[in-house]
Amino acid sequence: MASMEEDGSVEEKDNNNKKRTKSAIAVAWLTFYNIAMTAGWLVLAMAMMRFYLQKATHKGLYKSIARTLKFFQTVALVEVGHCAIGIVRTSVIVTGVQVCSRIFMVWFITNSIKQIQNEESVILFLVVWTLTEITRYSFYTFNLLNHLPYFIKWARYNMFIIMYPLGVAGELLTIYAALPFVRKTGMLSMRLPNKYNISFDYYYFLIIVMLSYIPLFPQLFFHMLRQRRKVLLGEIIVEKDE
Ligand SMILES: CCCCCCCCCCCCC[C@@H](O)CC(=O)SCCNC(=O)CCNC(=O)[C@H](O)C(C)(C)COP(=O)(O)OP(=O)(O)OC[C@H]1O[C@@H](n2cnc3c(N)ncnc32)[C@H](O)[C@@H]1OP(=O)(O)O
Repeated sequence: MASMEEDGSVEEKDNNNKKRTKSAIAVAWLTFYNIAMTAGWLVLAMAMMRFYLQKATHKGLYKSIARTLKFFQTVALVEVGHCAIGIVRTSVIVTGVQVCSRIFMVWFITNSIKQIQNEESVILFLVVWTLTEITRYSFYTFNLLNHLPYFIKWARYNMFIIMYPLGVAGELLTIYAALPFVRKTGMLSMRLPNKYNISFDYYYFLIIVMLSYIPLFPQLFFHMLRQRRKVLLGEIIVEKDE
């Protein structure tokens, strides 16, 4: 009996140690990840400011930062993994929609359709994303280090009230500007007849993407409002199981 208890406590200790080791590794990884992402978006912010100060125009700005933007925005896919393995307490679906819509904007709209890269709406969502991500990743970093300045916490849970609608406006206006080029070129579309017997029209797909903002964006926005109430106002929010 005593030995079983002993065995049990050894096993329990071992499990606790494993949990501690796992969470220490998770914390170390997240700290590294968030510092790297803050740095990445700061580099983007500086590159955009330098471009604008030197050239006094937004024309050519997207092209000058495209590689860095594609890299850091694509790396954010890792965040869906963080949620899936449970090292951050966020919904896979909410994070997935947020990250995938951004990746779609970068790769399948702005990067693929050169004619729209100089639209003001591109600059709008770029500036909004950059300010948001610098705040968000520095919030996570300082939070993990247990040294979170109040103004960063305040900015994280207030800025989105303005930034989300502005970002969405930039994204939707950019997709809208892309429509005539997509229709004219038939890019990324498959017309019948073809050997796969499949038809796909990217033009109509983009219209569906634009319409999908109507049900999806409010979910993200209200999720952030709930987070805001929880963190800034200390409300206890009972989370529904996914
Ligand atoms: C294929 C075609 C696809 C087409 C799809 C079309 C869909 C269209 C709808 C989508 C519209 C999106 C528009 C958007 O792109 C526009 C903009 O972004 S504009 C700029 C404004 N944006 C924002 O403010 C972004 C806000 N979003 C986010 O913050 C996140 O992405 C979100 C997942 C929405 C919310 O984050 P989260 O739930 O994580 O909230 P918290 O920050 O409060 O964190 C919760 C807990 O998790 C911990 N956490 C999360 N991540 C980390 C991390 N990296 N490191 C450490 N810890 C992390 C966090 O600390 C919290 O922990 P705890 O509760 O324990 O304190």
